[in-house]
Amino acid sequence: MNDSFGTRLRARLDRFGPLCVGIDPSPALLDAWGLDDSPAGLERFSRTVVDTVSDVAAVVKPQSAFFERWGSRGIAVLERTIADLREAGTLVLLDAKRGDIDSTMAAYAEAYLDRGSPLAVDAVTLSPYLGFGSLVGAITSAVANDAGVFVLGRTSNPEAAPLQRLVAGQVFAGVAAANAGHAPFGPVGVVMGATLPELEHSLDDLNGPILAPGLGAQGASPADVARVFWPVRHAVVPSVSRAVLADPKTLRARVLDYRDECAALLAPGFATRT
Ligand SMILES: O=c1ccn([C@@H]2O[C@H](COP(=O)(O)O)[C@@H](O)[C@H]2O)c(=O)[nH]1
Repeated sequence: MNDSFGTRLRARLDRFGPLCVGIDPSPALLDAWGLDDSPAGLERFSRTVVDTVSDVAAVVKPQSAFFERWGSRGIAVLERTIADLREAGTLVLLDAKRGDIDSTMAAYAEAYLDRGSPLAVDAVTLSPYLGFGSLVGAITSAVANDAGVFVLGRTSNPEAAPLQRLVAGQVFAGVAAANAGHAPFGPVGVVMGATLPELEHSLDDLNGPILAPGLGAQGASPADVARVFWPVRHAVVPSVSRAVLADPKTLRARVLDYRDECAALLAPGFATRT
């Protein structure tokens, strides 16, 4: 029997520290790296990130949009990047933010969560905008495949607040129900921006991991993450992309700096800098 996603995530967080590193090969970053904005450029960028951070980040998060913009050739690079990450042994969280009616969600689940799919990952981000119930089939599929999902709760972008404040309570209740009885984490995480000024809901009963994007380029610091998520700090996975991806020469050092600073605040028992 395979370990559940929650068990694998806990083990990675304990061994490698709490950081998630994004693979966001935007045109601006490809240019900064001296790479062509092309599938070959995407591949070189992604492979460098995999080789540089897989042994110092708990989770690596490819942003699907930057691969999709190249159509089938970009998806082929995404497939190979996922295979490289799996081979490197890191956890792969695909940021695709999918959400649809149940029959279409079944196809998304097959694409990202079914072990046999070429795009199968450890976890995928999902949008609850069609109702938390629309995600139940994907959560069932995640459990069947020892995978996980991260549902958008309160995202890092400021314009999300007026809409998400109306429904975030429903999302957290759905996540807590789906995770009940699982240990050490259930299969359902939430996305909560590191940029949030404060927690508006108690997350004590969530029993799932919290992905916190927004470090660096969006203005949040490790200290902000510790302040906002203090009651649930053991479950927080801060995520950073542009602030570490600016230059391949400084990538590893920047990841280690973020990781060690986050670990010192969120997981003081973690032995930093290897
Ligand atoms: O609430 C959210 C959810 C996802 N994201 C994604 O994370 C990265 C952030 O990149 P940075 O360069 O670290 O700002 C990007 O892929 C977003 O699509 C998010 O920012 N906020």
